[in-house]
Amino acid sequence: MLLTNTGAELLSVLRAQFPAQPPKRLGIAVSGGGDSVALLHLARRCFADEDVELFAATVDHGLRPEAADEAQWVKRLATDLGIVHETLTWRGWDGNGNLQDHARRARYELLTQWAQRNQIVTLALAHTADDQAETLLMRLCRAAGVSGLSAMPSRRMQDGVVLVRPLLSVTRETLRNFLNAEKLNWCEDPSNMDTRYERIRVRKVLDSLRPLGLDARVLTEVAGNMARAREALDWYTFLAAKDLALIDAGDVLLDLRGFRTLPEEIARRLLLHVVGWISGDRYPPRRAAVAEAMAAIRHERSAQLGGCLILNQGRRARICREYKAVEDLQVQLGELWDGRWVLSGAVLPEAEIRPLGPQGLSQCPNWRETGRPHAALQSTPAIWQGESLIAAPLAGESRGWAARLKSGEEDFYASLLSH
Ligand SMILES: Nc1ncnc2c1ncn2[C@@H]1O[C@H](COP(=O)(O)OP(=O)(O)OP(=O)(O)O)[C@@H](O)[C@H]1O
Repeated sequence: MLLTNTGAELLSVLRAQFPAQPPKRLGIAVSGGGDSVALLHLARRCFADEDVELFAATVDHGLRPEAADEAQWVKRLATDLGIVHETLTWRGWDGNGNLQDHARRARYELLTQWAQRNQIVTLALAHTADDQAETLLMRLCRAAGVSGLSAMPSRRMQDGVVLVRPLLSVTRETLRNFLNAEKLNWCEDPSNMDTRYERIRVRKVLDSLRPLGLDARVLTEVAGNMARAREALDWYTFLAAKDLALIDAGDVLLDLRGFRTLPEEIARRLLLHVVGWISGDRYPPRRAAVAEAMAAIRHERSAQLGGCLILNQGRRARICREYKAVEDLQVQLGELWDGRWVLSGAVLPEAEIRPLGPQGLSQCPNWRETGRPHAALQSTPAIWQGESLIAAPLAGESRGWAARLKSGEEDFYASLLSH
């Protein structure tokens, strides 16, 4: 339901997004723009009579000359409202890659670290129905599938902090009406007019689509429908995983006959999950690469995908880490290797964890007894002292050492349902 106006209605929408027992310490991410300034005022009124302490933070990315003044402005506003405020500065741009993407990631990192430092378990962001609609249109431009077109969640965890978006059903216009009616100020970000940004161009297109009836409300509903469809697909992918996948020393074994009878979309999702679980990569491989790997599996060929190898083993495919992807990975004893392996054994001076590789494997005479192929064993963790191999616990040379997965095997299945 979208609201047309009035602070009272907005307050009840906001309150409904929190449990009867709201968090005792609630963080609010305030950029200084209309949406998050409205959230700050609304949150203060909403929890005025409850045992909730509010905190606010602004990230100054140092990318616009006005940014520092805006952060100062938010600090004054928060202080006037009796809310503790902190400005978090980011100066990490090295000129490489996509600036917007880097800035966004840095912002989330700074905000969650700030929350953790202040024992804030819940952090509110002021995304609106318009953000939802714009995101959906931008994803359409990239030919996204069901997951890409799904609504952004109203809550999710990041680094131990619950991020909530309590205004996702409210339009930007409603929030502006509220601010104007209450004579409340905010900072107008000049980049909101800059058509070099895709989001701003999409915003303009949305204005011209409105006469067709395609507005933020309708697009938010579509995004909600997609989120429900994604949930159903995740569930059937989970069932397929339970049925067809086994974990073997960190590799995944897929029953190929069953895999080939799966609907294409479920099979694709299962494969992406396997690869993501092994590689730890949050971003899926390119669509074309996935299609190639799917075709290889169908035609009983081996393939490579997203830092993993897909080895055809007759009735089964074994999916394991690709040696090339971990070749240069070295960590100290006691540290996590490849984001997933914990090795335990004797304390040794100047020893480190590196992949076993072809040289190490040639020093493991019993490797065949593991039942695992040469290519899979090369990418397993081993203990090295300089060029001397001390132990290779997954290749039949444990020598007092053990290797286990940080999250355990059950995580492979459980994480399919944890969107
Ligand atoms: N500089 C900032 N400082 C503090 N909070 C911010 C800042 N920029 C954005 N936010 C918070 O994030 C919300 C969404 O803003 P915006 O859409 O620009 O962020 P985003 O991170 O790009 O969103 P998404 O998660 O959809 O990519 C804002 O309403 C505000 O709560």
